[in-house]
Amino acid sequence: MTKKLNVAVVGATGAVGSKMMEKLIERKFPIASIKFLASARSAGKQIEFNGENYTIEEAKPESFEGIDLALFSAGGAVSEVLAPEAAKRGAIVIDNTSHFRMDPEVPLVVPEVNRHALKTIPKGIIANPNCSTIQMVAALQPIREKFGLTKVVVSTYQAVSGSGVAAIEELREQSAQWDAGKNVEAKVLPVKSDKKHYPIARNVIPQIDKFTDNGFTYEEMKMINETKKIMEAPELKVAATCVRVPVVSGHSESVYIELEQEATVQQIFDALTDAPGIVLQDDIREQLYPMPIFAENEEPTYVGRIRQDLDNKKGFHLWIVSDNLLKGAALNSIQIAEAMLEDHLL
Ligand SMILES: NC(=O)C1=CN([C@@H]2O[C@H](COP(=O)(O)OP(=O)(O)OC[C@H]3O[C@@H](n4cnc5c(N)ncnc54)[C@H](OP(=O)(O)O)[C@@H]3O)[C@@H](O)[C@H]2O)C=CC1
Ligand SMILES: N[C@@H](CC(=O)OP(=O)(O)O)C(=O)O
Repeated sequence: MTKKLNVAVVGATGAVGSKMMEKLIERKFPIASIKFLASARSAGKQIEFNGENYTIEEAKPESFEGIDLALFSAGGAVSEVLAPEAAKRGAIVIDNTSHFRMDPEVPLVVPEVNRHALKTIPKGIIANPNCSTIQMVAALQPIREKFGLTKVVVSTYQAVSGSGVAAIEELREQSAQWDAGKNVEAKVLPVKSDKKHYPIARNVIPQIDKFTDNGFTYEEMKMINETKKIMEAPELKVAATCVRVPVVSGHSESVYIELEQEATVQQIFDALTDAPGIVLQDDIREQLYPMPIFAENEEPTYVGRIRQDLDNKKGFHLWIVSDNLLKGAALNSIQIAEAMLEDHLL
């Protein structure tokens, strides 16, 4: 019989937290008890889970007494303080924020790619990778296993839900303001704490997260560094340009890769057919290719528009789409916990 766990969801009122709850129910995760934690602002409010009402509690160190599994998605500052407190009390933490991802003592896991990394968890904390990175490495791994991989150049088209409930609301409000001929107000994107904001309705914004000193944004650097860590390939060449688009959910990516060996388009198709978590949607005669409108609320990562580069036989172009709040966040976290249960690590 599968062991049942005492679970805490931290950030339960957020965009990722609410998907976490949906997936725990849908996937029949073995739960002995569950509690929902958020900020003091939400403490005392009711939240429904699987037909029952629960009272949201403020997340504090003592909230984690007796917890086996703590699923964190309440921002890096909360994880920095409370994830070690949860781990100290014996919980396994799966953290959705970027705070611990590059810590060499914290595994950064996409189960289809590096499940083996779950065998060593020195700090009791596992990091869930960046949303755009998860879907990209999940799609590239089956190709890499057959033909090797030397270079990745990605441009993203990221949905507003990646920036939380406030950004989803902002897109809705701005769209209504446009339709009503009113002034469009921008308060959240590209980065809430920055002094300058731009509308996302009827726009695309080539900035996700703040800029680093090298001219790339933190989101772009996360894609570069996390891809190398998950694939255990420090020598892999990776470049990224991350762009916000007016889509509610579903990140899309145009990806150019270079392989170690020559391959044909048919061989790339074959590598992706039946790959775990991947659905090939590629038939240009039928205008079949992945789009976020069809990926929203779906678990797979969709791949299409596969083409051989016109100048390089080892070069291929792909279009990759997945629901950023599912495979990019909540689903991958729960798949990590499921893998640990299967391997008797939890
Ligand atoms: N792996 C990935 O790719 C992704 C990771 N994330 C990570 O998850 C985090 C949450 O994202 P998202 O759900 O989109 O954000 P939202 O803004 O939608 O939700 C934030 C959540 O954090 C809670 N929270 C905020 N401050 C505190 C606090 N001091 N103590 C406890 N809880 C707090 C909020 O509670 P309240 O309602 O009470 O304010 C809310 O539940 C992000 O910061 C990001 O780090 C997000 C998307 C994808
Ligand atoms: N930055 C991503 C979502 C996110 O929170 O990513 P991260 O967990 O890497 O900060 C987006 O806006 O689409």
